[in-house]
Amino acid sequence: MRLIHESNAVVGKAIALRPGAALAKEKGWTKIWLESDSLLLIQFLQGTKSSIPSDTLAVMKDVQLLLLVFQDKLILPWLYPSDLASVSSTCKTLNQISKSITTQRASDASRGFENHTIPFFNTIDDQPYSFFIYTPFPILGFPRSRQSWGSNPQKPISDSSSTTLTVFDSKLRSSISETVENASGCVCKSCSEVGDEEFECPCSTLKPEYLGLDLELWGMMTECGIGCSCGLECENRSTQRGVSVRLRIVKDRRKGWGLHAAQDIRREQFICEYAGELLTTEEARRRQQKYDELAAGGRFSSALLVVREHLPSGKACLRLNIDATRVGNVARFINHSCDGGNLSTVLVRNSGALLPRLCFFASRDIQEGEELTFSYGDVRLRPEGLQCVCGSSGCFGVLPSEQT
Ligand SMILES: C[S@@+](CC[C@H](N)C(=O)[O-])C[C@H]1O[C@@H](n2cnc3c(N)ncnc32)[C@H](O)[C@@H]1O
Repeated sequence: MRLIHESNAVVGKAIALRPGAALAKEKGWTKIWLESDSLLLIQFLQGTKSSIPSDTLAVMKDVQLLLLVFQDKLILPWLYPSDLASVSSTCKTLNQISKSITTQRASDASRGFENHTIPFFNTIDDQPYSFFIYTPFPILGFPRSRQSWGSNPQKPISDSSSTTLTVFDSKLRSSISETVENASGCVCKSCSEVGDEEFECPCSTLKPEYLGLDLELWGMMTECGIGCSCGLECENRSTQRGVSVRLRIVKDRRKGWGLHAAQDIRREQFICEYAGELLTTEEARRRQQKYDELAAGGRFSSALLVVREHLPSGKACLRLNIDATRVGNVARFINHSCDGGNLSTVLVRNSGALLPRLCFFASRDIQEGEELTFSYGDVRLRPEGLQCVCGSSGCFGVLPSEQT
């Protein structure tokens, strides 16, 4: 049984149990069923503030809500929106706290992971934000612990998020490092000293601009990676430093949320990569089937992307299944446009990494306020599939759909 919060008038004690546990029968507890198959019981103990330390938060292990102890942090930032709504309806204080958490969530979809905040804007309905777990990198497997979001409006949540980032990052790196024994990247440690030819990173000679290629012909590019001695400041790692252009997520009546430019963006500027769970093809097929069923029921958007790389013969030689539906980054909000939109996709290979990353670059100059879009593909296997409302002059009327 642990403290969840101490504020002006109310001290809440919370205990999380599996349904049916003995305490659920005790009087004086407010029962809140959570989506996570657990029961949150809150008991309001008026006037006993002093007996409970205010810097403690812990939740019982068996529900796996969270096992972290944070100073002055609530259980609430870890809750899914529907659970937060349940909790907020229990009393005035929790209602106020929930409201501030909601405001904080709506102010930054990236949860502090990116260089700038990426806010939600919605003038269509009353959904303040879209809920998903944020990862700036592709990850293997669904993260076991929940991710805090919206804990302290005054302070960026970098403390908690950087822990998660480290976990995600190290996960990603360890999965890659198993494959890099024979990797040969650059050996320079001073690639940052650009301008001085002598110090320029030798891997830069593989950059498409260096080769004089036009963006449409890039298709793929190579960057320094864990097989190189240089660090993130290397000029040849421009897609590895997170999202650096200002973006916002805007709700459209027909397309749902979409990613928009919140500043002018110049042609060939890096926007973001497509991050999410890396899946086996079998799992991708299973999920796509489930997502299609949910989408047919309405009000569900999936973000499972299949990337295929082809040999000159046309035969597919690499397949990546990236699902950003439950865990992903801002790229999960990019909508489709039948005319190709204003973004180009490029497969970026990092030295030492087995798998390439899918990155988005501006395919033309983009003005602040424009929606960012790309083409989901050319194949439309299901003519009765989801309606496309991209608005381009050559719109096919149906979103692309392929055999997953
Ligand atoms: C990757 S998500 C994009 C973000 C999504 N709009 C959301 O609200 O989360 C893909 C989904 O967005 C919607 N969408 C994307 N482009 C669209 C378009 N041109 N017309 C209609 N719906 C679109 C479809 O529901 C599609 O399954």
